[in-house]
Amino acid sequence: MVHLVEQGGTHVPLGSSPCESRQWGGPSQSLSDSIQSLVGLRSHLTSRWAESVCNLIKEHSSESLATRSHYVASDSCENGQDEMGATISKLQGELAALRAQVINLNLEKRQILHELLDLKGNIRVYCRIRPFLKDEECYHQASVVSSDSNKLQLRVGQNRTKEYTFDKVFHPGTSQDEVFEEVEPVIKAALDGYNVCIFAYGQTGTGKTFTMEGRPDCPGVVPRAIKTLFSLASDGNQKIGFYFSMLEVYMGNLRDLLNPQVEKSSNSSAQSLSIQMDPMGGIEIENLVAIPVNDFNQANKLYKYGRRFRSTASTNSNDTSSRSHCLIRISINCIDAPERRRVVNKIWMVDLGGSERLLKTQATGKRLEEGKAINLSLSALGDVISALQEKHPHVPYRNSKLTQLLRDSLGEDSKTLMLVHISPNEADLGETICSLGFATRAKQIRLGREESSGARAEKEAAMADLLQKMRYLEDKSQDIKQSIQKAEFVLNESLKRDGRLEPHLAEEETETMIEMEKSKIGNVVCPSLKLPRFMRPTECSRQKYGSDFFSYMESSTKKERPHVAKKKHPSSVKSATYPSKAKSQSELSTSRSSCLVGLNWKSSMGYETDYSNGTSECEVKRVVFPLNVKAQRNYFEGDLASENWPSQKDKRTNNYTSRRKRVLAIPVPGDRRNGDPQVKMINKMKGNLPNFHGETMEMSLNNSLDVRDADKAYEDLFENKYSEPSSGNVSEENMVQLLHKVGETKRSPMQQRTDNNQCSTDGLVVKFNGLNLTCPPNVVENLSQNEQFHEVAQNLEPREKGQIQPTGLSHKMEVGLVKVRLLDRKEKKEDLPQEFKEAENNSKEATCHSPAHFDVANLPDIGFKERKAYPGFCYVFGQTVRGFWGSLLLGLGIQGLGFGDEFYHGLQF
Ligand SMILES: Nc1ncnc2c1ncn2[C@@H]1O[C@H](COP(=O)(O)OP(=O)(O)OP(=O)(O)O)[C@@H](O)[C@H]1O
Repeated sequence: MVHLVEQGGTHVPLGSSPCESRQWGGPSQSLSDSIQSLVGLRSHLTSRWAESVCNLIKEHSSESLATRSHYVASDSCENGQDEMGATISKLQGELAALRAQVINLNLEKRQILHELLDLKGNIRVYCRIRPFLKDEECYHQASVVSSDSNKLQLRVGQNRTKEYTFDKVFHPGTSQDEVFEEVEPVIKAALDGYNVCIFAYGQTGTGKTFTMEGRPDCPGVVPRAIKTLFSLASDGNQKIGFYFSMLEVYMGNLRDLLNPQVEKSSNSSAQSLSIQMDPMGGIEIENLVAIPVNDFNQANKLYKYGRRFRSTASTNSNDTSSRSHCLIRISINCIDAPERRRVVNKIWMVDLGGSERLLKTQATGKRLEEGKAINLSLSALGDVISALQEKHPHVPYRNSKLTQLLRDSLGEDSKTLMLVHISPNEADLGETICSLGFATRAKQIRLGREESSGARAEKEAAMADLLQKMRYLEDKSQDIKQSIQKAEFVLNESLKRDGRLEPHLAEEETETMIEMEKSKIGNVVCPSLKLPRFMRPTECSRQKYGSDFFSYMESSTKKERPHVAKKKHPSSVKSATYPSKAKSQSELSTSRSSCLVGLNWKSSMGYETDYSNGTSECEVKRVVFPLNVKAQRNYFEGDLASENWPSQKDKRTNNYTSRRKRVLAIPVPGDRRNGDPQVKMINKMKGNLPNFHGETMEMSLNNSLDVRDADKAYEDLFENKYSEPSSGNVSEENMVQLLHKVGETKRSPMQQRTDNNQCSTDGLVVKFNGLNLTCPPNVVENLSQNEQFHEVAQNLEPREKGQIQPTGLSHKMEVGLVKVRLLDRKEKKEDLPQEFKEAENNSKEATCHSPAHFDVANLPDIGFKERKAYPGFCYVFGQTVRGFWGSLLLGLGIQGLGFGDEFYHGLQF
């Protein structure tokens, strides 16, 4: 019996085994042939026949289905593409609508925020009460201050209290989070283009620095504000450029904390910061370093860097009292947001110096002067705020540098927040009343009159309403953002499916876009470049002072170097090399051509080489040596004021080591002389000193350092190239301090601190051409590997004994000194005085421990004795001069007696 299955109009015989079916009817064989074969094999029908034919039919049907679908697909290809295109356009439309919604919501939020800030007032005054500190004598005493959310009672007598009202009162237990919650709205206002000023005001020791700076475990307003700025900026669609600057007003002078050595120029007018005002009333600070920052980490690192150079000292009231006003400026530049108040605006965050009653603090000398300067400028600030609030026609901005600086950020069109700090201590009652009086004056003046309780309640209700609206808008905006994310995902998938966006290309494209955006932000012209012409340096000043940051920026954008007149100061130009991480094989040169130190400064360094050679103010060169070349350069090459040190010129870097320049080369530590037993000993002392490869930095000095060394230091420091001093490695901080010191001619933060005898410094004092260089111990140890460094060692001396505290660093400092001197005298070891031998033995013992655990307390004090035994360079020079002088007199006398030159020379040599 034949079973025929009707399939596509053909009768199909069933039968045959699978292998047979494969044999007959491969994919290429037509169905009819297969059927004929099967029918022809009817006689061989087996029980498996039906199964085989079923298989064949299945195979055929799937094949035909695929073919059919292929044809169908190709037929409808065009239609499908159209459909996909329509879907994509629909998705794109939806996405655009969602984005528009977010923009609208942002505008609404902004509006509400402004209303809120208006209700709160342009000047907001908060009061923070410091808790009792554990080490305070009055720790267990009752506080004289009590508070609720915006009122504060001060116990001024047995049964007398005084009441103050502020926008907010933070009780002693308030956390940094809670404080920042109240600060946050003004940060948001800054993103909307308002100039913002946040002050921490109060008596010394009441917690201003704690509020602004905080501690690592509880960061203060500044780091939080920076973080908020970046997170808000990343939420928006605009491209915003941020520039970070930090300065202090110390005794009425401005000091750039990101470029602290500039002030030390002898020609201070050349590099000092000067306040300029444009016709629109905008304030800019000429020569102030402004570093573009792209994220929180960069800004925070800069902040940490700048903090180190603040002038602080120990006073009766505070162990780490700020002796200046510290100002952090973040300039915000947004070119594509017309709804912003300004294209360029700024936030000032100011940690004011503590007001102090000089009679009470019993400050004398420098501390007294600092206290007076702080009080004067605080009072000037108070006058300005009063005048502004009373709408006086004349506002006395010019009475202090502080108010001149903040001029454009204190007016009506800006937001000001004052955090007044007070102490709970009864002993500080007088100062507390003064501080509260200052704050209340500002606040009452703003209001014009005391608010009635009804009006206040009304205002609070309105504010609560606005806050609720704001929260609703925030939630809505979050929802829409999520929808946007989903829509973007679907759109991308559709684009990929449609072949318009390949998956891997999609990612690359996104990355490229991000890079492009970043570069756009990086290229945003610095706010300062928008200065009117009259504020920019003249050609004459450029020639006189070298290129400044404006010209640098211009030149870097135009890809050309500014013309700079070459000035020569052969007697005062000095250079230093220090190890650096970068491994470029080319000579890189930087110069004091900019005060705007870009994070991407490397890219602009290439065309500064010649200029660096020509500039006279200060030069910084980064020279890259291959290791073998560096090994030859392991020397200390210096040219003291009147003594010519043997100069080693590197042939490969001839253009860098100018003969005219005197070079202080801090040798690259490492394994170059590991074979030397002395070095082995020193290396043991040093522990795991990092081996610096790559480049060294030559720093030509003419009274000041290049701003780039701050930049370089910044880069090195923040790349965590070096470990902390406690680990015994060369710390970047120390290196920076050394560099900082090299250019120092006047006061330095370190010196300020050491003015107070309670503080000590770390490192050695190197007398160098009249400069006192503080050389960190590790650096000294590294220097001691140098063949010629032993000569310098004679000019090293510890600080007076009273100033050296028994800290690890101080100990190491002495160890370094001992080592250096021992190296110096190695050949004549047997001639060493007994205490030297003892010192060496002790030092050797010390090398067994890690540098952080040196116990060198037993080292003999070899301070000034050895200097007698091993005279210093000046002494040698003096002896030489005397010798020459004697010879000259002798020669003259001999000539007078009628002998010739030959006789004279014969006597001399
Ligand atoms: N809210 C607080 N909680 C805990 N400790 C605090 C608080 N406020 C201040 N302190 C501590 O009080 C001490 C003095 O604070 P801080 O140095 O911030 O005062 P200051 O007002 O900045 O002083 P100065 O004006 O002299 O610089 C610090 O040890 C600080 O940690």
